[in-house]
Amino acid sequence: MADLIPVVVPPQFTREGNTNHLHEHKPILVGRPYSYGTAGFREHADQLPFILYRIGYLASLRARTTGKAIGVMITASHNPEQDNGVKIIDPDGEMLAEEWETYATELVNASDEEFPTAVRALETQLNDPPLGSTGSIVVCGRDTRASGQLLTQAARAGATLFRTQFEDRGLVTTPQLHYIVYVLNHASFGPAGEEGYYRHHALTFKELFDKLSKSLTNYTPKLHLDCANGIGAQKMRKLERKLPNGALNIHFRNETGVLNHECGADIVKISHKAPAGFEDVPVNERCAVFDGDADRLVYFYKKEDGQIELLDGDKIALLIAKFYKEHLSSLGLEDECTFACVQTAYANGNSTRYLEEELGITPICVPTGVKHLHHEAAKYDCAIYFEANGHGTVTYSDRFYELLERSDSEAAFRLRVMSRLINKIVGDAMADLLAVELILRHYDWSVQEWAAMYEDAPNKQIKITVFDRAAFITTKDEQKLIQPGSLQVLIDEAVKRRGEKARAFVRPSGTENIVRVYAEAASQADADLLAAEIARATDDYKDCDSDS
Ligand SMILES: CC(=O)N[C@H]1[C@@H](OP(=O)(O)O)O[C@H](CO)[C@@H](O)[C@@H]1O
Ligand SMILES: [Mg+2]
Repeated sequence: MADLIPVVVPPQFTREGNTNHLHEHKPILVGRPYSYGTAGFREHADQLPFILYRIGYLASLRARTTGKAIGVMITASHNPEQDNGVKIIDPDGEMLAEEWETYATELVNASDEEFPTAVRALETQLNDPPLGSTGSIVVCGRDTRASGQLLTQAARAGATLFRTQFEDRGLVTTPQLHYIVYVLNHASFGPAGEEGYYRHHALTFKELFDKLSKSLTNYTPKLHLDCANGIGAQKMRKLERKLPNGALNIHFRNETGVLNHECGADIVKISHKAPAGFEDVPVNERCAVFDGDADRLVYFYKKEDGQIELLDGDKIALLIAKFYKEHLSSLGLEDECTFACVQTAYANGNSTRYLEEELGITPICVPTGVKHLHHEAAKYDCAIYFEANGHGTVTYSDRFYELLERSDSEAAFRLRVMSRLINKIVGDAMADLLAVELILRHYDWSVQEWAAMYEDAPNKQIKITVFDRAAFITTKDEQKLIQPGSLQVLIDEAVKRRGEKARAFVRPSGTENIVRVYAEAASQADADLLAAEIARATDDYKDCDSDS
């Protein structure tokens, strides 16, 4: 049927006529390759209108082939305001299936002339999926970037090319759109829509909150929250209004300024500095930080010496892991229930050691990027996965839930409610924050007591812009370069010179044309020096290209 409808692209969404949200004409030449990376397409917003049209179409094709709701999220997360991006969310709320990433890359790289033929070829390859089945719908959401509205129009135009239903959900956090897509496809899971999201999280929070002791000595409900001047500000305020009185006392900061400017989880994690706007926050008070689309969360507090103590994704993972592990042990489910903690190469060495030595959990290391973590986690009855940068969650199987339902103990109740509270579909800063706060309350811990679980190995990260990141190839665990081999030799030598506690690696980013240098050592000064030394060596390779 689709072949009866001509593929006519509105001129402003072609490469030739590509026009940005300020009505400026920004033609896009053929030749520069685009690729669907770990976070979809991420570019300067000027380049995205033609991409959004094509991705809108691809999402509609995915909706037609699955007969389900598919999400299109328009965001560039922690990147600057002038950037934007798009990723497709699959029916289970997960990242797009891998073969579809290839279709996305091919469609976007086609010239204007090739595009209609590419569309026809894809339709044929996928056996001409029916038009207009009831379940197939594209739902679109966006963060607060100024370019988001025009990009939504482009996605709508593409999605409705063959008359697939399209729904604009407006401003949402990335995890909220994942939740909305999941619930549309799994009606029994919980209440639908954004309001449903708040209801589900607030009610679940209250269930556990009501059972926890209110006579606390160390935990305090006061919390300063850096919203990265992003979508998390308005959404967390809405959620907070629905929480029980006195449960949390959030002091909102960085709500309406320039998105991600000198604030947000990425900057705090990489720079180890408090965000702008926190100058008047007293030392030792608990502070939490979202990123621009509220799918990452880290904590910190200011110390007397002017530094901050950072509690990153690893510390959040270990707090949650401790809670789960202790509950599973007390229920005698340790053998029956498979349980894991999944990390990446960026996990702090001391967090990995603590997992193994103190909690008795064997850590699993997978390549960077949520889809790798999520896929690994899904192999267990229950798994906690977190990237050091603060993106993560807990996944669990139906069997896990059934095992817990067999017991009417308090411990089983707590684990069941905690598991429903955390967004099992994707890392979610708002849901993770609620989970962390309840666990701290459960242990009656101050942020200092949480930080004291283990001391981070001093570490340093540096980004280096390169000509072609594909020239850098690593082993599967991403901790060694296979290519350029001579650079790996230099890294090995540098690490050896810094002593036993040193660890370092260079890895190409999957989202930007950069490589990242990561180093750990016995002292901060050593970690800084090691990273700088490796960065200098890497710099000599920055013009390499993947064909040479
Ligand atoms: C070291 C680091 O933080 N890498 C981030 C970053 O990936 P890169 O492939 O390193 O650019 O963006 C990804 C998507 O947001 C995120 O999943 C990942 O953890
Ligand atoms: Mg993000």
